[in-house]
Amino acid sequence: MQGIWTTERIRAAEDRLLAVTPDGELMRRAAFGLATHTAALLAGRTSGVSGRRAVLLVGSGNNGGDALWAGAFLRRRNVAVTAVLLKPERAHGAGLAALRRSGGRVVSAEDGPQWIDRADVVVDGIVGISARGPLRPDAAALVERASAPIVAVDLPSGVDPDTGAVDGPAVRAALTVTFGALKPVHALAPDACGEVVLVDIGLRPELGEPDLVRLDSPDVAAAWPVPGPGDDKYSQGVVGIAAGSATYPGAAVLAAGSAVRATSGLVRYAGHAADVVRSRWPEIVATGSVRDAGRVQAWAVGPGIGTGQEGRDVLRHVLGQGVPVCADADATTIIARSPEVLDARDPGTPLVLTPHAGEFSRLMGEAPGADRVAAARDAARRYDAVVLLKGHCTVVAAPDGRVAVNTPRGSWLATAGSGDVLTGLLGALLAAGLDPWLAAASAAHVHALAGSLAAGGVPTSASALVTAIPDALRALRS
Ligand SMILES: NC(=O)C1=CN([C@@H]2O[C@H](COP(=O)(O)OP(=O)(O)OC[C@H]3O[C@@H](n4cnc5c(N)ncnc54)[C@H](O)[C@@H]3O)[C@@H](O)[C@H]2O)[C@@H](O)CC1
Ligand SMILES: Nc1ncnc2c1ncn2[C@@H]1O[C@H](COP(=O)(O)OP(=O)(O)O)[C@@H](O)[C@H]1O
Ligand SMILES: [K+]
Repeated sequence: MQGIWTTERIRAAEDRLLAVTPDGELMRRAAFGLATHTAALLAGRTSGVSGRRAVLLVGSGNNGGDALWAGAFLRRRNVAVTAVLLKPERAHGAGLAALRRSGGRVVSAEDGPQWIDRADVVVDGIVGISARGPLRPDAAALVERASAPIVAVDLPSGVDPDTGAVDGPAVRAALTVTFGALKPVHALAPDACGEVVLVDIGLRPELGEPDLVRLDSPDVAAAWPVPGPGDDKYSQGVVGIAAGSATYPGAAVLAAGSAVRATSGLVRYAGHAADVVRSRWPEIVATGSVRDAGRVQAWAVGPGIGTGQEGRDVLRHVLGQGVPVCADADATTIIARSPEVLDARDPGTPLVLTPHAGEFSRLMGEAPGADRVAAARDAARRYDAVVLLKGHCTVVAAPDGRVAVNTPRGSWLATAGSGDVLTGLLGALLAAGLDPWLAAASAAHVHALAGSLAAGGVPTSASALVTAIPDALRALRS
């Protein structure tokens, strides 16, 4: 599990570490790592380091200091280094002196473009964790000019460090070299960060518990249910799928099929698409109504059930069964419009809500906004439920404050029916008895992995996603 810390926590930890570390030592550790990874990028992209040209975009804070020190280290490998100072009077003094001693060139922002045009790599030391707002126009113009790959120092400038939000011009890096710990931007703005590498500067002992986490494949593999010798189809957890309709059977077929592929427990289906579901998935026990579905250990409810009286009755019924419920799609809309359906929920039974941005707006009366982590946390508290907020990055918040972020592998999951597949995965994990927050984060992880395997670089479909679930689980377990 990877920990992620907000900039407030990072700053506090850095202050504690700085107090017991010789002056300038942390910055030199950071800069040495930055130089090493920048050289590796140069070697990879230009098949060499010596004689290559690096341009440093240097802002007024310590982020610029890191860039200047890294420039001095790159000079040792005979890289031609030019620092473009955005605020010459406020550039980091020791870093500037080190670069000058090493034989680096220092130019003003006005002279920057001619050097940027000939660069093999551009290092973005404009702003780091103290950034506020988008890039200012002078910095934006220089960044815009760069056609060489950009290495972001700590984080891509112009992107909000704590939310990953971009509200104007920002750096789009090929590589981000960060120091001490991952910050939210690294999980929430993958397209702006490019590849992310973490340089150890000795901060970990000062950090404490992370604010957010990101599950690694081994975490998800460890959580995913595996039947033991004593298991049978019931003991692994039976999931009930209440989805689809006679007119729209697709959601039912996708959610139920996804549950079949997720675990080896029994899957029940209840709804108007029973015939279609049975013919597509003969292993499913399908009935017409949730009332005669039989016992389950969790319900996944919502996709395609409609938002009228019948949908409300289905939702109220499953919420009253005393088992965990994953409420998706139409079920989230019903809850938003008729919150009294939640009165049917037995106190203490886990509920997972899986809204996309539009459904979230209905549930909360406002859009998630720039701070999607805070938004998901608020919703989790308000509904006393795990909230999985869909989007390019998926945020999973528990009422107790835990938050997991799933960073996507491309955007191929943005396809019709993809959410129904996620619902099936989540329902199966809830039935198997996983903690609901872990179930939601694990389902999102496997969903994204299946999406990238199904797509393989070209458009895919929700059906292909269901087919790819075993490949994703195999990849996890290998
Ligand atoms: N504190 C430490 O011990 C360490 C800090 N490190 C580096 O220090 C950075 C943080 O340094 P600072 O706190 O000095 O601050 P930053 O370098 O992040 O930036 C602060 C400066 O940028 C300006 N600024 C803010 N928003 C801007 C915007 N949108 N456009 C242009 N300029 C903007 C501010 O006026 C301020 O002068 C980290 O990101 C990391 O790169 C590393 O050297 C590791 C050690
Ligand atoms: N741009 C994107 N990049 C990555 N994943 C995305 C993107 N857009 C949507 N997704 C994911 O695809 C799924 C879409 O679900 P949903 O909105 O419920 O669609 P549907 O109702 O068609 O099934 C969610 O898991 C969401 O996180
Ligand atoms: K930066």
